[in-house]
Amino acid sequence: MSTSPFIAARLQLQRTDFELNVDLELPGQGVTALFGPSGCGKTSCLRSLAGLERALGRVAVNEALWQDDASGHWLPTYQRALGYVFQEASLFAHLSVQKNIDYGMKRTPVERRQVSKERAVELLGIGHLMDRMPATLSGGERQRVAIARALATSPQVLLMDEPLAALDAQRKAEVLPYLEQLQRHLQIPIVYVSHSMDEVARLAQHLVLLESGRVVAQGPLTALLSRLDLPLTQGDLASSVIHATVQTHDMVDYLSTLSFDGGQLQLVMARPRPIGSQVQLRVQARDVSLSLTRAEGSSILNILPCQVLDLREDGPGQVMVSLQKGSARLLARITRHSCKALQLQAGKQVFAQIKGMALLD
Ligand SMILES: Nc1ncnc2c1ncn2[C@@H]1O[C@H](COP(=O)(O)OP(=O)(O)OP(=O)(O)O)[C@@H](O)[C@H]1O
Repeated sequence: MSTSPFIAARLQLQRTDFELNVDLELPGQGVTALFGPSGCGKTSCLRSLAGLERALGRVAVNEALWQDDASGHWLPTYQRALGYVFQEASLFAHLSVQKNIDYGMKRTPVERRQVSKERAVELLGIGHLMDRMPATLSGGERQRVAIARALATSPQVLLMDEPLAALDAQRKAEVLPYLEQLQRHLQIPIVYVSHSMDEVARLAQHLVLLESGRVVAQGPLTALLSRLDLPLTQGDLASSVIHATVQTHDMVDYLSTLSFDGGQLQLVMARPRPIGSQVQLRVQARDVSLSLTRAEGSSILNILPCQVLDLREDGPGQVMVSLQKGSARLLARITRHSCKALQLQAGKQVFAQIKGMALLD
């Protein structure tokens, strides 16, 4: 990382059948996702950062040293300026929403308060719930209150452990826009545990990929999604993510034009988004085919001139190709036969034909 990391953590945690051994360098803005298969150590890592788990090592956040075992320094969780959101909202059942949030605020000395209660309530859209008791809230509402309570402590960093995991699809869809709001409007970095790539693609800009308690790779999400040496970019489900802005709508054909750093895309949107809104598009590698000349008279809406960055065998008879278009990255999974016929190699100019893409929402 070129600038010094906002969070620098070396953590080692030994359990009978599992060892966490990670070296993390996380940025001071946006959402960093801790991602990997079940049991790889995401929660252990987050809990260790928070001091909820007694890992050995060093944790520095911004100017503050939270832990340094070499010099015998250890701050308990309540002295670390963090907000923690668990899978299941852990609200005080005997206190109203208002009092739950006040409790969060009171933990923070006045001179350290940066997020007002009003701001936390507004960002999570819970103004109308303030007098309600937790037992009367839906799962999604409870989780929004838990996030507001964590925010109201004015943390240096917000740690979230699969905050949507306990919610059904409808509740997830209800809470996700609030998480996006936080990401857009808050200066506070968020470390977010998830094993859902759709969630990660929608929310995160930075990714830490974990496997068996180790960091396999960490860096900007788009860059990692095009690295063909990582498990993320292998197999039938590999996909890339493009961040785009809605430019225009054609209300006759429901066709929206989206711009991204590298060009424009067209997408049929049954429910058009406001002009100027930011969207994330997921493009599956198997939905991208390649040609050396631009196909004429094709039914495919999106054909982008791209440069081949890298290619790698991906299962019997298949090749994964990573492509660059501006700062965006695309993956194409094609047959080895086609790869040879097109004489693909790094640096070659090709046309990527995108047969389908999904709006992440
Ligand atoms: N309190 C504990 N005591 C002993 N072993 C534990 C404890 N908590 C977790 N483990 C083990 O440590 C390993 C890492 O668990 P962890 O919960 O950090 O993984 P994870 O990536 O968050 O998994 P998931 O996605 O399933 O939540 C697993 O092998 C798990 O069984």
